[in-house]
Amino acid sequence: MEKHIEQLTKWLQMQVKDANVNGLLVGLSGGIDSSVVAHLIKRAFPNNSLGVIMPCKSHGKDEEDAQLVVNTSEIDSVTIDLTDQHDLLFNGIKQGLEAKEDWNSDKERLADANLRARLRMSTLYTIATNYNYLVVGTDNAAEWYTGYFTKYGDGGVDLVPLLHYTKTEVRELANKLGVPDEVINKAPSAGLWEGQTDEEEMGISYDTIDAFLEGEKVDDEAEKKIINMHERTAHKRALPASPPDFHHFTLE
Ligand SMILES: Nc1ncnc2c1ncn2[C@@H]1O[C@H](COP(=O)(O)OP(=O)(O)OC[C@H]2O[C@@H]([n+]3cccc(C(=O)O)c3)[C@H](O)[C@@H]2O)[C@@H](O)[C@H]1O
Ligand SMILES: Nc1ncnc2c1ncn2[C@@H]1O[C@H](COP(=O)(O)OP(=O)(O)OP(=O)(O)O)[C@@H](O)[C@H]1O
Ligand SMILES: [Mg+2]
Repeated sequence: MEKHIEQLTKWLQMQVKDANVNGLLVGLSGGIDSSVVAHLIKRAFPNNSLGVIMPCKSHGKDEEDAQLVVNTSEIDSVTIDLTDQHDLLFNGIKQGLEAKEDWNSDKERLADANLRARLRMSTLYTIATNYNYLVVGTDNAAEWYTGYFTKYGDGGVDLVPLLHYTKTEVRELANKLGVPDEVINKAPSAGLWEGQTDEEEMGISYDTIDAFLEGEKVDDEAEKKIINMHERTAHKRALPASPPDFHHFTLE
């Protein structure tokens, strides 16, 4: 993993040089993926990297863990609480749709959660503009393959350094980089609602997804589920669909 850390650091430096920007920033949640990214970008840019902690009705423990990672990585950081902004925007949207009797309360929790991820994305890009930095994403191979992220939310980023690393490998990277054990060992969570854990929501474990991605045999039901998640979320990994040029093409 030492070699991978070296290569990833070099790759991050190349991206910044090619984009002609000054450095990198990441949203710091107190989870393992963003902790690994924070350690990596700090290595790549000791004086031009930033961790952004964005509580949004979050558990206090997450912010504590994020702060712990600021200490271990020694990355520069800023905290921006998005709770009030989320309340205002979400309730405004809800009231607007309730007024035309179109509010779908079955979708309320998901809509609320995805808005949190997209407010974080908007915040990161506003800060990126300020410093002339790129926004670094934290998706690992399992999340990317299954599409377990919010489109244009935590999926709305400039670079995805962990794309080829399974969750198991992310843990190995975390160990080598000096991410605190407490962060490495806690249950992965999107933190989008009280008590949410990735594995419970997906109904499948990261170990199983990792095994599938490594080409190992997993049980038929798990395999079907993973392939189904992958296919249903293809649109998240692609550019927006556009029509053929109707100056030259006709649909039959
Ligand atoms: N076929 C298609 N072609 C083009 N676009 C399509 C589409 N189907 C849906 N869409 C669009 O995509 C939207 C649905 O996608 P999206 O908005 O992402 O929403 P969705 O996939 O329903 O929800 C996001 C999931 O990611 C999880 N998540 C989010 C954030 C962080 C983490 C984490 O691990 O930390 C996990 C979250 O818990 C939830 O399960 C639809 O509203 C529609 O606009
Ligand atoms: N409270 C938060 N403050 C800042 N960024 C956040 C916050 N919550 C989520 N994010 C961003 O959204 C990303 C996606 O969350 P995700 O849960 O997949 O990663 P993680 O929390 O780093 O690791 P884990 O999957 O183990 O929980 C985070 O890595 C982080 O960049
Ligand atoms: Mg998390």
